[in-house]
Amino acid sequence: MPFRNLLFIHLVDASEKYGDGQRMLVANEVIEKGEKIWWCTCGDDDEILSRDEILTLCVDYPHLKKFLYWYSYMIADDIYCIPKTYCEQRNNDECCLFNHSCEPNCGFDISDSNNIVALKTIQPGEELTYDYNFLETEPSFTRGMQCKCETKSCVGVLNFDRYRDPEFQEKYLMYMSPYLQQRIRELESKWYSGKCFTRTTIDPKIRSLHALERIAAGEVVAKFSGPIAVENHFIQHSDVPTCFVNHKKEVIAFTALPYESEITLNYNKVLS
Ligand SMILES: C[S@@+](CC[C@H](N)C(=O)[O-])C[C@H]1O[C@@H](n2cnc3c(N)ncnc32)[C@H](O)[C@@H]1O
Repeated sequence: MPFRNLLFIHLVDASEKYGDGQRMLVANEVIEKGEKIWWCTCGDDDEILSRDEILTLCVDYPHLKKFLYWYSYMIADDIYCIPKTYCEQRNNDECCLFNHSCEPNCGFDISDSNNIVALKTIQPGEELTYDYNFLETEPSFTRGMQCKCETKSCVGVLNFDRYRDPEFQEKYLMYMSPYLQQRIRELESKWYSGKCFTRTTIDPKIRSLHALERIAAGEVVAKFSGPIAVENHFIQHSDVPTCFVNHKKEVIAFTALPYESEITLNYNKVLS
């Protein structure tokens, strides 16, 4: 299907709905279900950073924090894109301007994720939204956002764990980004709790697992599906580990683990 002439989509003030400085994209005429609405170019034109690099930028340049939190998006675990023009706090593609809704009318095109498509017929005056759960997982910089989508299905606070819900997967898998589709596939083989995130290490092929929020003593943080070996998961070895493995191959926290603590195992002492 051809692309919609972008004159038929308007960017309007949305401060009343979302707060100061907020805008939204609105359809100016009927957009049919399945129609391609937007071709995003940002992938080619973005800076690629890790979570830690973005957090460091926010500390070093506090005036950029809002921009980085609003417009960063995930393309893989611990890989975030931000517009190259971030120093000027300027976007280079208006696809960053879609707001989130828990009843979205747009999503990503499964055959080409650079396309944003209508997932239902959209009437003139309707806001164009997608569900940020199509793009982000738990370590999203938007995690904790109080949603103001005003729909019946609104989940309230966004935790970015909806991709784990089989009903959500069934309804929306085909509208999710390649990263989210990949994460869903990985839930089978490399499961870890939504209270954890992976971090890239000095060796880009190796990742480590950390607490995204406080984890209680005795909580399951991850699970092995195959042999319990360091190369089969993101959990690194330590002689003084924070976790142990039970007979169900679940990784359990020894004690309460604060935010950022590393999930580690002593592989010399685990059951195999
Ligand atoms: C990618 S920006 C979306 C465009 C933004 N409204 C603008 O004017 O540039 C994401 C930010 O928009 C706001 N936002 C988007 N959807 C929202 C929602 N459903 N409820 C509350 N705020 C929302 C939040 O501040 C969020 O961090």
